[in-house]
Amino acid sequence: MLVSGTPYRTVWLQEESVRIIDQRRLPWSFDLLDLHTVADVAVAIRDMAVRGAGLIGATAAYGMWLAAREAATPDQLRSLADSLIITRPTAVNLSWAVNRQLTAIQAAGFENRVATARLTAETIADEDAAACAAIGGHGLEIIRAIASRKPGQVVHVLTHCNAGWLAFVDHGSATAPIYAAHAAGIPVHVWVDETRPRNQGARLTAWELAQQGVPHTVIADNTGGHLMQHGQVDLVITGADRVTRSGDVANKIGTYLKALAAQDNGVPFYVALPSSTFDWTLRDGVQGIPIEQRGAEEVTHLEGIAESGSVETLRIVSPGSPAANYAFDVTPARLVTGLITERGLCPTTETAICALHPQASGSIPSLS
Ligand SMILES: CSC[C@H]1O[C@H](OP(=O)(O)O)[C@H](O)[C@@H]1O
Repeated sequence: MLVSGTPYRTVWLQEESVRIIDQRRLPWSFDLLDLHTVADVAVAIRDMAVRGAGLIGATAAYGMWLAAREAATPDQLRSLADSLIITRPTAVNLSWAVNRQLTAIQAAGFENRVATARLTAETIADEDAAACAAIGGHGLEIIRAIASRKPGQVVHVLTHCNAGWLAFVDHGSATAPIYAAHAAGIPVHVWVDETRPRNQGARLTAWELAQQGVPHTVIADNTGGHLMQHGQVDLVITGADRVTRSGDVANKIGTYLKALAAQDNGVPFYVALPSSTFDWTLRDGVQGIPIEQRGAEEVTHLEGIAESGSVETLRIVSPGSPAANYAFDVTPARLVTGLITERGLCPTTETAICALHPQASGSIPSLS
């Protein structure tokens, strides 16, 4: 995607290190950060310098190239892999990417670990970008169909959090159909949920859409239901951090409430994901998907930029009041109109999902 006219991916190899865009600094400044060690990569994922399911998977894959260089034995490699996997528990792309690296290295032989890990990381990144581009093409057809029913009028899409190109290697999942529609000349406008507590919508999605010239409006998180009641939302598209084989969707906290409001108002609710976000071992997402809890300070404090240009952090919660910070929730499959993956569109039934994704076979869960 373009940043001030220059094409960027969100993670790449730079000589002996892994280079990322430091998302903790956006939109105030666009800074690149070099990660030299596996520990650097773990900190970048935990502190959300990189975030979003696809991107933390790809960054961990590059982290495994660093791990292959640091490890002298298979046990050390396994231990470094574990140090990456434990950084964030909900997005399954992280463990998927690390385990894919371990499998590839085991197959190639430990002595070939560095070259194998490098090739596998580049492959994972390329596949992530290609999957998101394909998601854009499939999702475009949904937007095109809505546009054809209201000729000459703007199609209003609501999205939550940031499932844009910053959350992947390129293109994004939820935003890919929007970018494709915009490029195809379909008039689109995006309602951007601010997405408390970390404000990924206000800070990242709005910045992204502005960079690409897509009309958008940032709204407080509780606004979506009102807009839907008044015919101001044609469809909702969100990303996902983990989707079960029966279509339950873990995504940023607040997604479930948007899905409830969408169903009550007859608004289509789509979830866009690459197939690396499926957890084929799970059916029941509410019971089975681990929900990350992060520090209370993300709720009690807000970061912003003062008129003077200095970035400042302010406390917004009364001192002495405890705060809880659940980072994700699970939207049951019954509330999701359909999934948009790189393989196409499908309804949220286990039969339809598994028919479209042959990799589901062989991972049948014995329980739940
Ligand atoms: C599809 S990845 C985007 C996804 O990631 C976000 O979480 P976080 O910013 O905490 O990594 C959120 O769930 C988005 O939908």
